[in-house]
Amino acid sequence: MVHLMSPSILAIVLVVVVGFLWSYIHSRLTGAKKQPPGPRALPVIGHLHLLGNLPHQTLAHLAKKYGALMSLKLGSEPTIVVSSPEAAELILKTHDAIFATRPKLISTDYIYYGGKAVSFTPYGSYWRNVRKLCNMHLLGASKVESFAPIRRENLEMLIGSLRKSVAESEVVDLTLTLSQLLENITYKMVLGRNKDDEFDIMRLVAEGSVLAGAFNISDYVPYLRPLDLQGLERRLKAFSQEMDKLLEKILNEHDQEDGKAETRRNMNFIDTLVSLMNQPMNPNDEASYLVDRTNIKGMLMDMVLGAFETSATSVVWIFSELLRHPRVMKCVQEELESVIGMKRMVEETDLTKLNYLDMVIKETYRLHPVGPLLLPRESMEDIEIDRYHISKKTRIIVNTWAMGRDPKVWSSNVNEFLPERFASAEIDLKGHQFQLLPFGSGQRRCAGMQLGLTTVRLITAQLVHCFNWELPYGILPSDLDMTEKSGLAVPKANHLLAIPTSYRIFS
Ligand code: HEM
Repeated sequence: MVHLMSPSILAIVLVVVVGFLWSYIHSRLTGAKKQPPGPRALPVIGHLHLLGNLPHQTLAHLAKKYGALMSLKLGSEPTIVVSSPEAAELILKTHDAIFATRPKLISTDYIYYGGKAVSFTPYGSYWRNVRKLCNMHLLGASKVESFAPIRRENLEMLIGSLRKSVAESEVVDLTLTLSQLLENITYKMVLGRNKDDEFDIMRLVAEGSVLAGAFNISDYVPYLRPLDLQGLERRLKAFSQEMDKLLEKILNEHDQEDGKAETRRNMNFIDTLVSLMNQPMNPNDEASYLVDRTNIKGMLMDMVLGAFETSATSVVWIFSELLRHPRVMKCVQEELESVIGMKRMVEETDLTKLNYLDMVIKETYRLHPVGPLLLPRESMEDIEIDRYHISKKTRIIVNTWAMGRDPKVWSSNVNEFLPERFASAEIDLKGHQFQLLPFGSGQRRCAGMQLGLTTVRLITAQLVHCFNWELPYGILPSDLDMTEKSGLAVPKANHLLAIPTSYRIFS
């Protein structure tokens, strides 16, 4: 037979046979290194076409078939999706040190000054220093407390305007109202300004949120980057130039204030960071970095984008569930009546006593985590997890949305909104129990949890304490639309409308 073949055909046959044998022997030799199961990938795009508009939902659906550790290829990026508390514990706790970095994304260069902030900065000594600086100077308990007057003042204004709505039987767009409230609080706290000052911060931050949350195909199929098919890089460039100009202007004003900021009683984030300029981020670390203008700007971006949308989205989901469940709304009001009474407003020092409200917030985060896939991580070494091999530089997506809706974790009433399920369970929000991870877990857990939770608890408590609420236009609680929309945080798709029917405090 062989002598009948031409040399070129013989060469092709040899290549095919050797290739086949090589892949057979390789797969036998690496049999112990099997990958987690996953669907068959398409050339070039891998599984990108499967993700859809709400990837957390699609991935939860796929995990039912392929399991709690599922392999995907997103473009050219090998990815593992984690969908059970047990698997999440292995990644975020047992092997946290291996999975503590973030993948490099194009938006990081433009929004976070090339990884000079915290959230998308690769793991390493710079990240440890900058995170420590945030914990010590910006997001620690005493700093959170120092912003209480800003929260109080803005909430008082909102309550005043809602009392007018009661008098006029007006329908309130709660999504818009809460987002404006959180904008005002965030700008004052981070930048020390009101949003109606000379700068158009609101529009810029809204664009930054969209761009930070956008899914950029060039991150997954890098050779498409020069084409910029979605026009995102063009928008990122324009955003970063405009934002930088604005931050420079604010920083220059601080330079001209000549130390006055340091004497202010409640220094906002920009005052605090400028007062640390040229000092070591962490004096106790040998590899300490000096605070400079670029990392100040990066951190300010992290604080603005981290604080505003997450908190506003959280309160909208909590309120939506309360309006859908009048029984639960009544229980929260009864708790407020018994702990605080009806002669004064809720204060921040009351918040730790509101156990039922805490259960309502946990139950809302179980069903509506605002970061359903946390922020992506990446493996820094090859590792075996649960008999599967995960190679270095694999992306890790933790699907907390899937875990929150898994009947194996929460029993058959998983789809019911039932805050009482937390009455006997020792589950906190700090990422110690892996079935509930709204703020993530491990070293990359949310840096602003205390600030975020204080704000979310206070706003919810005050609005429920001060007013009775109803849905407008005869909408039945069970008919309230709860569709999600994608974004940096995952908000409710349609604005939440409600009527404050009466003011409840008698002063
Ligand atoms: C209630 C509101 C909030 C929620 C639900 C939330 C949620 C999250 C989540 C899920 C992560 C990813 C954690 C992980 O990958 O394991 C995260 C990270 C982060 N959050 Fe928050 N967040 C909130 C408020 C805030 C606030 C108020 C700030 C700051 C002002 C903030 C700053 C950050 C930062 C800097 C990171 C990155 C941490 C790192 O990579 O080291 N967050 N947040």
